[in-house]
Amino acid sequence: MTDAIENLTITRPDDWHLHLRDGAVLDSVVAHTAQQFARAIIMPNLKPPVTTTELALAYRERIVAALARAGVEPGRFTPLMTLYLTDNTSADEVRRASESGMVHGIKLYPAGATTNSDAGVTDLLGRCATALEAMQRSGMPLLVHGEVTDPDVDLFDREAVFIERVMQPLRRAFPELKVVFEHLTTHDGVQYVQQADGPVAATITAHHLLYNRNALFQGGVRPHWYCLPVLKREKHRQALLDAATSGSRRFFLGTDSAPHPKGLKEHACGCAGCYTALHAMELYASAFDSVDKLDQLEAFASLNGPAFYGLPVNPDKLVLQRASYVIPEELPLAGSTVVPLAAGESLGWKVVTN
Ligand SMILES: NC(=O)N[C@@H](CC(=O)O)C(=O)O
Ligand SMILES: [Zn+2]
Ligand SMILES: [Zn+2]
Repeated sequence: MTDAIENLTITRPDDWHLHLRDGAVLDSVVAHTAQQFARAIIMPNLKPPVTTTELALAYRERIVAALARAGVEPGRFTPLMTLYLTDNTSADEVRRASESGMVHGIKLYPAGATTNSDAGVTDLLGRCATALEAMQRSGMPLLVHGEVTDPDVDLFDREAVFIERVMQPLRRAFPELKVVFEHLTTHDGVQYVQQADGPVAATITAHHLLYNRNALFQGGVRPHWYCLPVLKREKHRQALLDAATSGSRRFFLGTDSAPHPKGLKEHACGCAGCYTALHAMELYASAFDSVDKLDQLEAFASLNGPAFYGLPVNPDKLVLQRASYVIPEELPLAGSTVVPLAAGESLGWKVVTN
């Protein structure tokens, strides 16, 4: 609901794709997400990866303890856990995950595609058919990092080629499997998700809605804009913004906020990942406002995700205000620092009550 478009009150949103990390880093970042979001899908790409329900439940306990240390009141934020799919994930493990009530998805990382993906899948249909069958049967969603890793495929084409080589055969073999195409970045991906038969949805990050690949090279190499899948051309950004603001229930919010220490981003071989947990809703509101679609923000941020995952909508609200918000230059991260996306820049929206 817009009130002279100066204030925007929406159902409290959820983040359907988030990296919280572990140990001391977890302590530094968890409160940022809890300030804006009621729930988040917690990515399992730790070292070692979260491959079993037992590991996921133990990780959940560490997140709950970190929330308490950060002063977040109990019940205010719920972590929705995921497992990391491997070549060896069994049907029994899928059943345990499903019966736990705490695990809400199983994540496909093609081996070598992104940060901490070395233990990922080498051949999805060849090695994971039993697990996929069990997931389809129990309604457990497959969350997909949708890029091929073939070094002969151009970095900017890896999502489009993934659709042909992996997504289409996967969905022919398992048409009722729930699939979330995570951090969608291309026009091709948008078309695929819009037209697919069956239970297919996608998350979209704030950075892919706001920036095209020029941001990576503005005045020099800008490592804090580097993430995977990498930012694409302007026509892809526009397709994503059209999809996110279209009212289609297949697209929902997933920040992919992924903290890396400043020194590992500003590095000869810098890590992939943008930190947006601090200012996620300010970034998304700015993106929606840029095309005069603030009226669609609530569906994207707060309604479509719960509908896909079969969870209730949050009972409380979040209020945003049209006001200048300057993004901090850096934030503490476990004895180091993290540089938030677009550090030092100002945005036109600010979260006021949470
Ligand atoms: N998006 C990224 O660039 N990085 C993520 C991994 C991922 O989501 O692919 C990370 O864990 O750092
Ligand atoms: Zn990913
Ligand atoms: Zn991610």
